Amino acid sequence: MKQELLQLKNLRTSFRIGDEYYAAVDDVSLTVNKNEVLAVVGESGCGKSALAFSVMGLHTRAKIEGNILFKDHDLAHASPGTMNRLRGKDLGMIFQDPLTALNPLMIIGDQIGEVIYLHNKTLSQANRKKKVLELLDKVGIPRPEHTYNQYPHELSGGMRQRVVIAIAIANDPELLIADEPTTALDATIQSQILDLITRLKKDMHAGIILITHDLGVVAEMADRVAVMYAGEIVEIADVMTLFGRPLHPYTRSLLNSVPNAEKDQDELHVIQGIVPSLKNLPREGCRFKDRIPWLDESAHEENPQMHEVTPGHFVRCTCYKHFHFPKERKEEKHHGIS
Ligand SMILES: Nc1ncnc2c1ncn2[C@@H]1O[C@H](COP(=O)(O)OP(=O)(O)OP(=O)(O)O)[C@@H](O)[C@H]1O
Repeated sequence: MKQELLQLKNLRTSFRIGDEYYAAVDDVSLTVNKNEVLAVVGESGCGKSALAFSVMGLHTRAKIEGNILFKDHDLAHASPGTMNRLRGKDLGMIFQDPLTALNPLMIIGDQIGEVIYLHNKTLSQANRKKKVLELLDKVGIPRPEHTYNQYPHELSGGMRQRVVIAIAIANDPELLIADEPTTALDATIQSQILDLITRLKKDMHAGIILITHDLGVVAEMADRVAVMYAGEIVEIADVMTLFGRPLHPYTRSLLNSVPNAEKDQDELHVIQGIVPSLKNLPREGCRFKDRIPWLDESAHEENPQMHEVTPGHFVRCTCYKHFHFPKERKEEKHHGIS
């Protein structure tokens, strides 16, 4: 049975540029269940990190609207004190770049120990050290006693990321956010770190939000996938459905499938353009419209909604109906539809 852990309701995170606020995360609603990995995918600049930082309460100057419901709290409106209590305890985060996530002047043992101490001041120093060594062992550090006394610069990138993971899981968080956890690592180390996160998911029964632009990682690790474009979720489904039957033209282009638009079946091979800058994001109608200019205006909804196509599979805007898989197209021809 699915147990809801986190619920985002109409989340809008806006940054001030000049005199105005611009939403980087716009009206996002989704849930994360216990024991599941929800992958959030999308091109650079689509708002993935802004979403993660909103949940963690790490934006200092952004305007946050809507609700981020976690346990008995609404993190969108929680006080700094509440967020400090939750972060590092119930909420853990693995950052993109392990070097900047660690304090260069502190030995590894003290950095992990500090996080444990902040949320458990009664634990004796000896027991705290024991716990740090156990954590280092758990994340696959070969000589925990030795690494305990090392500084971050003395470790390889993969080892540093293991330390960052040890910090994130030190207090058994219920929700773990991994923001591009392997981007800064080379390929072999990447797969080791992903294996580690998968193992932790099984051990900890936590809910995990995995932010990535790597669809191979998504296929390997995610239970469900949310696809973001220009601040909005454009499609959400379980991983098998999303890979087997992607519907939104953006998802399909990400997956590099070869959809057939009714008018010009070649153009979606390469989606033209890039995600617009925050200030220049389209705010009305289908935000993906400009990147499929050959599709008639009438294909889009004026005010695009999320449609539940099959249970749990949601897609934004009706424009998805104009793209067909080759097999469907053949069948449609057969039935005289197209
Ligand atoms: N503090 C900020 N002030 C102003 N604009 C910001 C701020 N943080 C992010 N943005 C803008 O918000 C948009 C979304 O950024 P975000 O970092 O969430 O994207 P992303 O999908 O995580 O990209 P990447 O994969 O490159 O990390 C971008 O246009 C970015 O420039």
